[in-house]
Amino acid sequence: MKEPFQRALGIIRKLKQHGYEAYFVGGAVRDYLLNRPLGDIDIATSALPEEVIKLFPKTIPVGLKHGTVVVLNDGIPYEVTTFRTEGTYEDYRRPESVTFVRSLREDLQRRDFTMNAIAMDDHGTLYDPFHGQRAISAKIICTVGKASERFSEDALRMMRAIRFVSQLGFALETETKQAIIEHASLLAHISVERITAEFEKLMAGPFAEKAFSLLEETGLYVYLPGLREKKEPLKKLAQYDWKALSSSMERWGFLCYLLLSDQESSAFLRLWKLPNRLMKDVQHILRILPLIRSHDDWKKEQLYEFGLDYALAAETIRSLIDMEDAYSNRQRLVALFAQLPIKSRSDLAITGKDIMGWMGRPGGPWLANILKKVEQAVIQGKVENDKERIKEWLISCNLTQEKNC
Ligand SMILES: Nc1ccn([C@@H]2O[C@H](COP(=O)(O)OP(=O)(O)OP(=O)(O)O)[C@@H](O)[C@H]2O)c(=O)n1
Ligand SMILES: [Mg+2]
Repeated sequence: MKEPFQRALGIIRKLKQHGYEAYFVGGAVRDYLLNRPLGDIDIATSALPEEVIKLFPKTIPVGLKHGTVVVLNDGIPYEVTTFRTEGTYEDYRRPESVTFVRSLREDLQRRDFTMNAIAMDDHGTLYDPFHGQRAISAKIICTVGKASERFSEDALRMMRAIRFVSQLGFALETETKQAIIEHASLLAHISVERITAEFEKLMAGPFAEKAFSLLEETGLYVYLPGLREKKEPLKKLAQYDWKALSSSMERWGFLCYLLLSDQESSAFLRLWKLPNRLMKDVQHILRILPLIRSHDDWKKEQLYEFGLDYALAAETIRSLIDMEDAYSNRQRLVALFAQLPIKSRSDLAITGKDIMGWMGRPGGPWLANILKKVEQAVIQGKVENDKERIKEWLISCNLTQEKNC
Protein backbone atom coordinates (compact mmCIF):
# COMPACT_ATOMS: atom_id res chain seq x y z
CA MET A 1 0.00 0.00 0.00
CA LYS A 2 1.29 3.46 -0.89
CA GLU A 3 2.86 5.61 1.82
CA PRO A 4 0.08 8.22 2.13
CA PHE A 5 -2.43 5.40 2.76
CA GLN A 6 -0.05 3.73 5.24
CA ARG A 7 0.05 6.92 7.28
CA ALA A 8 -3.74 6.93 7.57
CA LEU A 9 -4.09 3.22 8.40
CA GLY A 10 -4.25 3.96 12.13
CA ILE A 11 -7.57 5.77 11.64
CA ILE A 12 -9.16 2.88 9.73
CA ARG A 13 -7.86 0.28 12.20
CA LYS A 14 -9.11 2.17 15.23
CA LEU A 15 -12.58 2.49 13.72
CA LYS A 16 -12.58 -1.23 12.97
CA GLN A 17 -11.42 -2.15 16.49
CA HIS A 18 -14.51 -0.39 17.77
CA GLY A 19 -16.78 -2.40 15.52
CA TYR A 20 -17.24 0.07 12.67
CA GLU A 21 -16.49 -0.36 9.00
CA ALA A 22 -14.00 2.03 7.42
CA TYR A 23 -12.47 2.37 3.95
CA PHE A 24 -10.40 4.67 1.81
CA VAL A 25 -12.67 6.17 -0.86
CA GLY A 26 -12.94 8.72 -3.65
CA GLY A 27 -10.21 10.47 -5.58
CA ALA A 28 -7.25 8.99 -3.70
CA VAL A 29 -8.25 5.39 -4.52
CA ARG A 30 -8.87 6.40 -8.15
CA ASP A 31 -5.51 8.19 -8.42
CA TYR A 32 -3.73 5.26 -6.75
CA LEU A 33 -5.14 2.89 -9.38
CA LEU A 34 -4.08 5.33 -12.09
CA ASN A 35 -0.62 5.67 -10.60
CA ARG A 36 -1.07 9.42 -10.26
CA PRO A 37 0.14 11.52 -7.34
CA LEU A 38 -2.36 11.26 -4.48
CA GLY A 39 -4.32 14.27 -3.30
CA ASP A 40 -6.31 14.34 -0.08
CA ILE A 41 -7.08 10.96 1.43
CA ASP A 42 -10.74 10.54 2.30
CA ILE A 43 -12.17 7.86 4.55
CA ALA A 44 -15.77 6.59 4.65
CA THR A 45 -17.09 4.85 7.76
CA SER A 46 -20.22 3.37 9.24
CA ALA A 47 -19.53 5.31 12.46
CA LEU A 48 -21.68 8.39 13.03
CA PRO A 49 -19.90 11.75 13.33
CA GLU A 50 -20.28 11.88 17.13
CA GLU A 51 -18.87 8.36 17.35
CA VAL A 52 -15.85 9.43 15.28
CA ILE A 53 -15.33 12.48 17.51
CA LYS A 54 -15.36 10.28 20.64
CA LEU A 55 -12.73 7.91 19.25
CA PHE A 56 -10.01 10.36 18.21
CA PRO A 57 -8.21 12.91 20.37
CA LYS A 58 -7.93 15.59 17.68
CA THR A 59 -10.95 16.23 15.47
CA ILE A 60 -12.50 19.22 13.74
CA PRO A 61 -16.25 19.08 13.09
CA VAL A 62 -16.09 20.65 9.61
CA GLY A 63 -19.37 19.45 8.16
CA LEU A 64 -21.39 17.57 10.73
CA LYS A 65 -24.61 18.01 8.75
CA HIS A 66 -22.95 16.19 5.87
CA GLY A 67 -21.38 13.64 8.17
CA THR A 68 -17.82 14.90 7.82
CA VAL A 69 -15.31 15.11 10.65
CA VAL A 70 -11.66 15.97 10.07
CA VAL A 71 -9.38 13.69 12.06
CA LEU A 72 -5.86 14.97 12.65
CA ASN A 73 -3.35 12.15 12.60
CA ASP A 74 0.32 13.13 13.04
CA GLY A 75 -0.72 16.65 12.08
CA ILE A 76 -2.23 15.52 8.76
CA PRO A 77 -5.96 16.18 8.31
CA TYR A 78 -8.19 13.39 6.96
CA GLU A 79 -11.86 13.82 6.10
CA VAL A 80 -13.77 10.98 7.74
CA THR A 81 -17.33 10.87 6.41
CA THR A 82 -20.19 8.69 7.60
CA PHE A 83 -21.70 6.41 4.95
CA ARG A 84 -24.57 8.41 3.59
CA THR A 85 -27.08 8.80 0.83
CA GLU A 86 -27.85 12.33 -0.13
CA GLY A 87 -31.62 11.83 0.14
CA THR A 88 -33.77 14.28 -1.73
CA TYR A 89 -32.07 16.97 -3.73
CA GLU A 90 -33.38 20.44 -4.14
CA ASP A 91 -32.21 23.05 -6.63
CA TYR A 92 -29.80 20.65 -8.34
CA ARG A 93 -27.15 21.33 -5.72
CA ARG A 94 -25.71 19.13 -3.06
CA PRO A 95 -28.36 18.87 -0.34
CA GLU A 96 -28.51 20.77 2.90
CA SER A 97 -28.84 17.56 4.88
CA VAL A 98 -28.05 13.93 4.24
CA THR A 99 -29.28 10.55 5.43
CA PHE A 100 -26.73 8.38 7.17
CA VAL A 101 -26.70 4.72 6.20
CA ARG A 102 -24.74 1.78 7.56
CA SER A 103 -23.79 0.16 4.24
CA LEU A 104 -20.76 0.91 2.10
CA ARG A 105 -22.58 -0.03 -1.08
CA GLU A 106 -25.28 2.59 -0.53
CA ASP A 107 -22.58 5.18 0.08
CA LEU A 108 -20.73 4.28 -3.13
CA GLN A 109 -24.00 4.31 -5.04
CA ARG A 110 -24.57 8.03 -4.37
CA ARG A 111 -21.17 9.01 -5.79
CA ASP A 112 -20.69 10.65 -9.18
CA PHE A 113 -18.57 8.43 -11.42
CA THR A 114 -17.73 4.74 -11.26
CA MET A 115 -14.00 5.51 -11.07
CA ASN A 116 -14.76 7.60 -7.94
CA ALA A 117 -16.93 4.90 -6.35
CA ILE A 118 -14.24 2.38 -5.42
CA ALA A 119 -13.41 1.67 -1.78
CA MET A 120 -10.22 0.12 -0.41
CA ASP A 121 -9.88 -1.52 3.00
CA ASP A 122 -6.85 -1.62 5.31
CA HIS A 123 -5.45 -4.70 3.56
CA GLY A 124 -5.59 -3.05 0.13
CA THR A 125 -8.64 -5.08 -0.95
CA LEU A 126 -10.85 -3.16 -3.34
CA TYR A 127 -14.67 -2.97 -3.20
CA ASP A 128 -15.87 -2.00 -6.60
CA PRO A 129 -19.56 -2.83 -7.03
CA PHE A 130 -19.97 -0.40 -9.97
CA HIS A 131 -16.94 -1.59 -11.95
CA GLY A 132 -14.84 1.50 -11.59
CA GLN A 133 -11.65 -0.44 -12.32
CA ARG A 134 -13.10 -1.56 -15.63
CA ALA A 135 -13.88 2.06 -16.50
CA ILE A 136 -10.36 3.10 -15.52
CA SER A 137 -8.81 0.43 -17.77
CA ALA A 138 -11.08 1.44 -20.63
CA LYS A 139 -10.37 5.14 -19.91
CA ILE A 140 -14.07 5.92 -19.65
CA ILE A 141 -15.91 8.38 -17.41
CA CYS A 142 -19.27 6.89 -16.60
CA THR A 143 -21.80 7.88 -13.93
CA VAL A 144 -22.84 5.46 -11.20
CA GLY A 145 -26.34 4.43 -12.30
CA LYS A 146 -28.50 6.80 -14.32
CA ALA A 147 -26.53 9.80 -15.57
CA SER A 148 -29.56 12.10 -15.57
CA GLU A 149 -30.17 11.35 -11.87
CA ARG A 150 -26.55 11.97 -10.89
CA PHE A 151 -26.44 15.30 -12.74
CA SER A 152 -29.82 16.40 -11.39
CA GLU A 153 -28.57 15.68 -7.87
CA ASP A 154 -25.57 17.94 -8.29
CA ALA A 155 -25.21 19.77 -11.61
CA LEU A 156 -21.56 20.59 -10.88
CA ARG A 157 -20.83 16.95 -11.68
CA MET A 158 -21.17 17.83 -15.39
CA MET A 159 -18.22 20.20 -15.01
CA ARG A 160 -16.39 17.57 -12.98
CA ALA A 161 -16.86 15.05 -15.80
CA ILE A 162 -15.24 17.36 -18.33
CA ARG A 163 -12.56 18.43 -15.85
CA PHE A 164 -11.63 14.75 -15.43
CA VAL A 165 -11.41 14.45 -19.24
CA SER A 166 -8.83 17.23 -19.10
CA GLN A 167 -6.88 15.71 -16.21
CA LEU A 168 -6.98 12.06 -17.29
CA GLY A 169 -7.51 12.11 -21.06
CA PHE A 170 -10.48 9.74 -20.65
CA ALA A 171 -13.57 9.75 -22.89
CA LEU A 172 -17.15 10.34 -21.73
CA GLU A 173 -19.33 7.26 -21.87
CA THR A 174 -22.22 7.74 -24.35
CA GLU A 175 -25.11 8.02 -21.86
CA THR A 176 -23.05 10.26 -19.59
CA LYS A 177 -22.27 12.60 -22.48
CA GLN A 178 -25.87 12.61 -23.70
CA ALA A 179 -27.09 13.48 -20.20
CA ILE A 180 -24.71 16.46 -20.07
CA ILE A 181 -26.14 17.70 -23.38
CA GLU A 182 -29.68 17.34 -21.99
CA HIS A 183 -29.01 18.76 -18.52
CA ALA A 184 -26.47 21.50 -19.31
CA SER A 185 -28.87 24.25 -18.26
CA LEU A 186 -28.92 22.90 -14.68
CA LEU A 187 -25.45 24.37 -14.28
CA ALA A 188 -27.18 27.74 -13.87
CA HIS A 189 -28.10 26.62 -10.31
CA ILE A 190 -24.48 26.21 -9.26
CA SER A 191 -22.46 28.94 -7.56
CA VAL A 192 -19.80 30.68 -9.62
CA GLU A 193 -17.13 29.82 -7.06
CA ARG A 194 -17.65 26.07 -7.48
CA ILE A 195 -17.73 26.41 -11.28
CA THR A 196 -14.55 28.48 -11.27
CA ALA A 197 -12.72 25.92 -9.12
CA GLU A 198 -13.55 23.18 -11.64
CA PHE A 199 -12.75 25.38 -14.62
CA GLU A 200 -9.30 26.22 -13.22
CA LYS A 201 -8.54 22.50 -12.92
CA LEU A 202 -9.93 21.98 -16.42
CA MET A 203 -7.62 24.59 -17.94
CA ALA A 204 -4.63 23.13 -16.11
CA GLY A 205 -5.11 19.52 -17.21
CA PRO A 206 -2.79 17.84 -19.72
CA PHE A 207 -5.75 17.18 -22.05
CA ALA A 208 -7.41 20.61 -21.77
CA GLU A 209 -7.99 20.85 -25.51
CA LYS A 210 -10.20 17.72 -25.38
CA ALA A 211 -12.16 19.32 -22.56
CA PHE A 212 -12.70 22.59 -24.45
CA SER A 213 -13.94 20.66 -27.40
CA LEU A 214 -16.45 18.88 -25.13
CA LEU A 215 -17.61 22.10 -23.47
CA GLU A 216 -18.53 23.31 -26.93
CA GLU A 217 -19.99 20.03 -28.17
CA THR A 218 -22.20 19.44 -25.12
CA GLY A 219 -23.37 23.05 -24.93
CA LEU A 220 -22.18 23.31 -21.32
CA TYR A 221 -20.20 26.45 -22.25
CA VAL A 222 -23.50 28.34 -22.61
CA TYR A 223 -23.87 28.23 -18.81
CA LEU A 224 -20.31 29.27 -18.03
CA PRO A 225 -19.77 32.92 -17.04
CA GLY A 226 -19.44 35.19 -20.08
CA LEU A 227 -19.15 32.38 -22.63
CA ARG A 228 -22.73 32.12 -23.90
CA GLU A 229 -22.01 34.10 -27.07
CA LYS A 230 -18.56 32.63 -27.66
CA LYS A 231 -19.26 29.40 -29.50
CA GLU A 232 -17.05 30.12 -32.50
CA PRO A 233 -14.00 31.55 -30.67
CA LEU A 234 -14.32 28.71 -28.15
CA LYS A 235 -13.57 26.25 -30.94
CA LYS A 236 -10.19 27.94 -31.32
CA LEU A 237 -9.25 27.04 -27.75
CA ALA A 238 -9.36 23.37 -28.63
CA GLN A 239 -6.66 23.87 -31.27
CA TYR A 240 -3.86 24.78 -28.87
CA ASP A 241 -1.65 22.76 -26.61
CA TRP A 242 -2.56 24.17 -23.22
CA LYS A 243 0.28 22.27 -21.55
CA ALA A 244 2.59 25.05 -22.76
CA LEU A 245 0.97 27.36 -20.18
CA SER A 246 2.28 27.02 -16.68
CA SER A 247 0.30 29.30 -14.37
CA SER A 248 -3.23 30.42 -13.69
CA MET A 249 -2.28 33.91 -14.88
CA GLU A 250 -1.05 32.54 -18.22
CA ARG A 251 -4.13 30.38 -18.71
CA TRP A 252 -6.66 33.13 -18.00
CA GLY A 253 -4.57 35.55 -20.07
CA PHE A 254 -4.55 33.17 -23.03
CA LEU A 255 -8.28 32.48 -22.70
CA CYS A 256 -9.16 36.18 -22.62
CA TYR A 257 -6.78 37.04 -25.44
CA LEU A 258 -8.32 34.44 -27.74
CA LEU A 259 -11.96 34.96 -26.81
CA LEU A 260 -12.50 38.57 -25.95
CA SER A 261 -12.06 42.10 -27.15
CA ASP A 262 -9.92 44.49 -25.06
CA GLN A 263 -13.03 46.08 -23.57
CA GLU A 264 -14.61 42.80 -22.51
CA SER A 265 -11.89 41.28 -20.38
CA SER A 266 -12.31 43.14 -17.12
CA ALA A 267 -16.06 42.43 -16.83
CA PHE A 268 -15.42 38.83 -17.90
CA LEU A 269 -12.83 38.22 -15.17
CA ARG A 270 -15.17 39.74 -12.58
CA LEU A 271 -17.94 37.34 -13.63
CA TRP A 272 -15.70 34.43 -12.66
CA LYS A 273 -15.08 36.08 -9.25
CA LEU A 274 -11.35 35.64 -9.51
CA PRO A 275 -9.14 37.03 -6.74
CA ASN A 276 -8.25 40.72 -7.27
CA ARG A 277 -4.53 39.99 -7.55
CA LEU A 278 -5.09 37.47 -10.34
CA MET A 279 -7.46 39.81 -12.21
CA LYS A 280 -4.87 42.59 -12.11
CA ASP A 281 -2.11 40.26 -13.28
CA VAL A 282 -4.19 38.98 -16.18
CA GLN A 283 -5.11 42.48 -17.28
CA HIS A 284 -1.48 43.48 -17.16
CA ILE A 285 -0.61 40.57 -19.46
CA LEU A 286 -3.43 41.56 -21.79
CA ARG A 287 -1.97 45.06 -22.08
CA ILE A 288 1.48 43.65 -22.91
CA LEU A 289 0.37 41.11 -25.53
CA PRO A 290 -0.66 43.49 -28.33
CA LEU A 291 2.56 45.47 -27.84
CA ILE A 292 4.87 42.51 -28.20
CA ARG A 293 2.90 40.91 -30.99
CA SER A 294 3.45 44.00 -33.15
CA HIS A 295 7.27 43.75 -32.81
CA ASP A 296 9.74 41.20 -34.05
CA ASP A 297 11.57 41.02 -30.79
CA TRP A 298 11.58 42.32 -27.28
CA LYS A 299 12.95 45.78 -26.67
CA LYS A 300 15.10 46.20 -23.57
CA GLU A 301 12.92 49.09 -22.41
CA GLN A 302 9.78 46.97 -22.62
CA LEU A 303 11.35 44.15 -20.67
CA TYR A 304 12.48 46.59 -17.98
CA GLU A 305 9.09 48.25 -17.81
CA PHE A 306 7.01 45.06 -17.57
CA GLY A 307 9.35 43.08 -15.33
CA LEU A 308 10.60 39.56 -16.01
CA ASP A 309 7.64 37.62 -14.57
CA TYR A 310 4.97 39.37 -16.61
CA ALA A 311 7.20 39.41 -19.68
CA LEU A 312 7.72 35.65 -19.43
CA ALA A 313 4.00 35.03 -19.05
CA ALA A 314 3.19 37.21 -22.06
CA GLU A 315 5.99 35.61 -24.09
CA THR A 316 4.70 32.13 -23.28
CA ILE A 317 1.24 33.08 -24.55
CA ARG A 318 2.68 34.79 -27.64
CA SER A 319 4.80 31.73 -28.48
CA LEU A 320 1.77 29.46 -28.15
CA ILE A 321 -0.36 31.63 -30.44
CA ASP A 322 2.43 32.04 -33.00
CA MET A 323 3.25 28.31 -32.76
CA GLU A 324 6.82 28.96 -31.66
CA ASP A 325 8.96 27.12 -29.17
CA ALA A 326 8.10 28.77 -25.85
CA TYR A 327 11.06 27.24 -24.05
CA SER A 328 13.77 28.81 -26.20
CA ASN A 329 11.91 32.13 -26.37
CA ARG A 330 11.72 32.21 -22.60
CA GLN A 331 15.42 31.39 -22.32
CA ARG A 332 16.21 34.28 -24.65
CA LEU A 333 14.13 36.62 -22.54
CA VAL A 334 15.83 35.52 -19.32
CA ALA A 335 19.23 36.14 -20.95
CA LEU A 336 18.16 39.59 -22.18
CA PHE A 337 16.87 40.46 -18.71
CA ALA A 338 20.18 39.37 -17.16
CA GLN A 339 21.95 41.86 -19.42
CA LEU A 340 19.88 44.81 -18.26
CA PRO A 341 22.17 47.15 -16.28
CA ILE A 342 19.35 47.83 -13.83
CA LYS A 343 16.27 45.72 -13.06
CA SER A 344 14.26 48.39 -11.28
CA ARG A 345 14.49 52.03 -10.28
CA SER A 346 15.91 51.09 -6.90
CA ASP A 347 19.00 49.75 -8.73
CA LEU A 348 19.81 53.23 -10.06
CA ALA A 349 23.05 54.64 -8.65
CA ILE A 350 21.27 57.93 -7.95
CA THR A 351 18.07 58.92 -6.21
CA GLY A 352 15.67 61.82 -6.59
CA LYS A 353 17.46 63.43 -3.64
CA ASP A 354 20.76 63.54 -5.56
CA ILE A 355 19.11 65.30 -8.49
CA MET A 356 17.36 67.81 -6.23
CA GLY A 357 20.74 68.52 -4.60
CA TRP A 358 22.49 69.03 -7.94
CA MET A 359 19.80 71.35 -9.18
CA GLY A 360 18.97 73.05 -5.91
CA ARG A 361 15.25 72.63 -6.48
CA PRO A 362 12.52 71.01 -4.40
CA GLY A 363 10.81 67.91 -5.80
CA GLY A 364 7.92 68.07 -8.26
CA PRO A 365 6.69 66.49 -11.47
CA TRP A 366 9.94 67.61 -13.18
CA LEU A 367 11.86 65.19 -10.98
CA ALA A 368 9.91 62.11 -12.08
CA ASN A 369 10.52 63.25 -15.64
CA ILE A 370 14.28 63.42 -15.21
CA LEU A 371 14.45 60.14 -13.30
CA LYS A 372 12.61 58.49 -16.17
CA LYS A 373 15.13 59.90 -18.66
CA VAL A 374 18.04 58.68 -16.56
CA GLU A 375 16.51 55.22 -16.29
CA GLN A 376 16.02 55.03 -20.06
CA ALA A 377 19.57 56.22 -20.74
CA VAL A 378 21.04 53.63 -18.37
CA ILE A 379 18.99 50.82 -19.90
CA GLN A 380 19.95 51.84 -23.42
CA GLY A 381 23.61 51.93 -22.39
CA LYS A 382 23.95 55.67 -23.09
CA VAL A 383 25.32 56.20 -19.63
CA GLU A 384 26.91 53.92 -17.07
CA ASN A 385 24.95 53.30 -13.86
CA ASP A 386 27.38 55.33 -11.75
CA LYS A 387 26.63 58.46 -9.76
CA GLU A 388 29.37 60.66 -11.25
CA ARG A 389 28.77 59.44 -14.83
CA ILE A 390 25.06 60.13 -14.51
CA LYS A 391 25.70 63.63 -13.19
CA GLU A 392 28.06 64.34 -16.12
CA TRP A 393 25.52 62.94 -18.54
CA LEU A 394 22.74 65.14 -17.13
CA ILE A 395 24.94 68.19 -17.52
CA SER A 396 26.11 67.24 -21.02
CA CYS A 397 22.54 66.76 -22.17
CA ASN A 398 21.50 70.07 -20.71
CA LEU A 399 18.99 68.25 -18.59
CA THR A 400 19.90 70.37 -15.62
CA GLN A 401 18.29 73.30 -17.43
CA GLU A 402 14.77 73.85 -16.24
CA LYS A 403 13.36 74.20 -19.78
CA ASN A 404 14.55 70.69 -20.67
CA CYS A 405 13.04 68.84 -17.73
N1 LIG B 1 -20.13 16.54 -6.79
C1 LIG B 1 -19.52 15.49 -6.25
C2 LIG B 1 -18.27 15.66 -5.62
C3 LIG B 1 -17.66 14.55 -5.05
N2 LIG B 1 -18.26 13.33 -5.10
C4 LIG B 1 -17.61 12.15 -4.48
O1 LIG B 1 -16.73 12.58 -3.44
C5 LIG B 1 -15.39 12.17 -3.73
C6 LIG B 1 -14.38 13.21 -3.26
O2 LIG B 1 -14.67 14.46 -3.82
P1 LIG B 1 -13.58 15.53 -4.28
O3 LIG B 1 -12.41 15.48 -3.39
O4 LIG B 1 -14.29 16.80 -4.50
O5 LIG B 1 -13.16 15.02 -5.74
P2 LIG B 1 -12.13 13.93 -6.19
O6 LIG B 1 -12.85 12.90 -7.01
O7 LIG B 1 -11.39 13.42 -5.00
O8 LIG B 1 -11.18 14.73 -7.16
P3 LIG B 1 -9.85 15.55 -6.75
O9 LIG B 1 -8.74 14.62 -7.07
O10 LIG B 1 -9.86 16.72 -7.64
O11 LIG B 1 -9.98 15.91 -5.31
C7 LIG B 1 -15.38 11.91 -5.23
O12 LIG B 1 -14.36 11.03 -5.64
C8 LIG B 1 -16.77 11.33 -5.43
O13 LIG B 1 -16.82 9.99 -5.01
C9 LIG B 1 -19.49 13.18 -5.72
O14 LIG B 1 -20.01 12.08 -5.79
N3 LIG B 1 -20.10 14.27 -6.28
MG1 LIG C 1 -10.38 14.67 -3.49
